[in-house]
Amino acid sequence: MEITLDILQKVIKKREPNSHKGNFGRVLLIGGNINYGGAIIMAASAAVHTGAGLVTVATNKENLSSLHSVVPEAMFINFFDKVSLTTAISTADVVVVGPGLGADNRAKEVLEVTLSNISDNQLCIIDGSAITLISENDSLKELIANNKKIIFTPHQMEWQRLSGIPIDKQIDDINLQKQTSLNATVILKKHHTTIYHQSGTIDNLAIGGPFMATGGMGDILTGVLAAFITQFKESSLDERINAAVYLHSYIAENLSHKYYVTLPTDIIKKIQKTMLKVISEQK
Ligand SMILES: NC(=O)C1=CN([C@@H]2O[C@H](COP(=O)(O)OP(=O)(O)OC[C@H]3O[C@@H](n4cnc5c(N)ncnc54)[C@H](OP(=O)(O)O)[C@@H]3O)[C@@H](O)[C@H]2O)[C@@H](O)CC1
Ligand SMILES: Nc1ncnc2c1ncn2[C@@H]1O[C@H](COP(=O)(O)OP(=O)(O)O)[C@@H](O)[C@H]1O
Ligand SMILES: [Mg+2]
Repeated sequence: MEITLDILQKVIKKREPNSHKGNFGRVLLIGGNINYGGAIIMAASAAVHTGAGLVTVATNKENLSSLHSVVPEAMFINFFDKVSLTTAISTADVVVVGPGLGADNRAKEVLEVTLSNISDNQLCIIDGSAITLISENDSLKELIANNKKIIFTPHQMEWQRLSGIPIDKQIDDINLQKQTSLNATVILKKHHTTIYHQSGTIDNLAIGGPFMATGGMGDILTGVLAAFITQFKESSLDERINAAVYLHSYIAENLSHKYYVTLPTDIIKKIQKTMLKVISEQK
């Protein structure tokens, strides 16, 4: 089904007066090597601006000062420190892994530690380099084979790598077969993104456009997704995913009336206001 604006009204809820940060979720984001620090910083910033209660970033320590100058709300751990990483994983409500992680051997090790320590009931969003690494290593695929709460967020080339389906053959019937065998949700990002939910439902996004084609645009989606998933538990997981995917492109589309390109960081700046507007229109 096509996702429509009313999904935001349905999912985004006014906060209870006596709630605290613990009610809005612990999000752990793992990624950002020395070349791609921006990816994990933007993802973390998006999660914070979308309302995640506690955000921790596991990244290369080279990224620490930049992280704190952009988003001091986020906590830091060195992703090569296995003890800190496994402890952080055990206390997270949602784990995001992959934005800017890179695909070298050390990145693979970080991913191995991550996937080995995610419990089968823990929700994990797998993006970017982590998708590429999993595509290349069956041993990594096996680590998540029993987890029913995996969300992959590939662009079309990443989906080609993971599924073996060439981009020009990526139609619903074929994608669905592969997604079912992965036993995961697949958010196939493209012009008019398609979401193959783990529940079996397929949903489509009819908004967004080429003004979104800037590096980092998918990275921020992971943060928005994580924050929706940890916060709005009155809605089903499918609804929370749809709302996050919709909000990301909805803000971009609104910005596109004024700007030629819509930068990921510009979208982040609009998230809080847009969510408040949704709440203020509720009866
Ligand atoms: N600021 C930062 O730190 C940033 C860090 N980033 C991080 O970098 C890591 C690598 O991610 P990546 O997406 O940049 O590279 P990769 O996985 O090799 O895919 C690109 C290849 O696929 C092809 N392609 C075909 N269809 C496509 C489609 N629909 N959408 C996109 N590509 C498509 C494409 O074709 P071409 O452009 O050559 O025509 C090219 O051959 C990852 O961890 C990510 O998080 C980025 O987010 C950028 C900002
Ligand atoms: N032409 C387009 N139409 C609609 N959405 C687009 C278009 N180009 C890019 N996007 C959106 O931008 C994001 C790009 O994700 P991704 O390729 O993972 O970016 P990055 O890894 O650089 O952060 C996706 O959400 C995708 O749907
Ligand atoms: Mg990406």
